[in-house]
Amino acid sequence: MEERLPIKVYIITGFLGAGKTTLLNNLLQQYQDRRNIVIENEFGKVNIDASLVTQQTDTLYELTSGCICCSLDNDLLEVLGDILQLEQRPDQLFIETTGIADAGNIIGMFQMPQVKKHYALEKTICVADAENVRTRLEQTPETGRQLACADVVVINKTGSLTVPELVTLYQELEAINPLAFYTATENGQLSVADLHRAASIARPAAAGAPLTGGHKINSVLFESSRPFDLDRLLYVLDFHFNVYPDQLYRIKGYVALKGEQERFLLQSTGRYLHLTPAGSWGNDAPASVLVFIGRELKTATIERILQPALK
Ligand SMILES: Nc1nc2c(ncn2[C@@H]2O[C@H](COP(=O)(O)OP(=O)(O)OP(=O)(O)O)[C@@H](O)[C@H]2O)c(=O)[nH]1
Repeated sequence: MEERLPIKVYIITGFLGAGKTTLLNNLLQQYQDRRNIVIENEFGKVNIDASLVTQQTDTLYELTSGCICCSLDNDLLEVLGDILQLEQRPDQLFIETTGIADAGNIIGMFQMPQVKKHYALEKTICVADAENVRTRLEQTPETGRQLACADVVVINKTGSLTVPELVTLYQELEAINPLAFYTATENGQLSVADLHRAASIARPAAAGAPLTGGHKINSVLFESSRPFDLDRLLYVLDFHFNVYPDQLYRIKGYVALKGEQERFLLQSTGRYLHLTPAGSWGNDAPASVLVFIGRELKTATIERILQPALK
């Protein structure tokens, strides 16, 4: 009888907007010779990330009903069971957590005997945004937990850092997790060779007590069929990111712009706002869908901020 090897699991964590999906796409690109499955866990009702996984995967599961670190034995366990029923067993499973997930809880799940029988946790990768990881460490307990649980810490968005700045940041992060393998990247370009240079040391117990009481972060979904005026949209988003840097962490989604036939992908991680063409609307009527993630965000406030930018 054919021996069934456990499915190799890679958990990708890191705070909101650090570059997890970008890194995932790079890894999938390098693993084209394997059968890969992806689980995308998005914070908020709409899974924008699933549409951003541009590389080939055999199956992509979207979990949008909550953060899987908080609802462990529900959604994730169910999907892990479903994967085992697939006709073709995958070689590898990549789990991209939400930006606020407590990685320790998810790692713990792969230590359960019934899960371990079929799945082998290979590596937990934490993507740290070089530009704002210090601020996030001060603002949120989740960031520290994610770093502490990682086998591999990828310091991403290093393009604007000088070498001494990078070395200082590396030393600060190493103090949080001295056992991880560290590498610096731009655009999440982690090589598979580097990934496997790291020893698997993920031990949630070593990372302190799990987070309890849920996350203090929430998401607000904004939808409108009225197109945005581009200049006004950029102005209001830029203005509010500068006014509320401690409250607003991440914006992403697709927007309809006045005078434009195609849809645009809007992404912001605090300091930069990117707007990139994202193809035609196909059969869908143009409509903007934006997810805002931050601390104690209110739907009414987001609507008030965006209304002046709608045409
Ligand atoms: N300047 C710069 N931008 C980057 C880099 N890596 C990723 N980005 C951009 O940062 C934004 C967020 O990247 P994602 O890969 O979606 O980040 P994420 O961690 O998956 O985001 P969430 O799923 O929302 O938590 C996108 O606009 C990326 O194009 C980098 O190294 N440098």
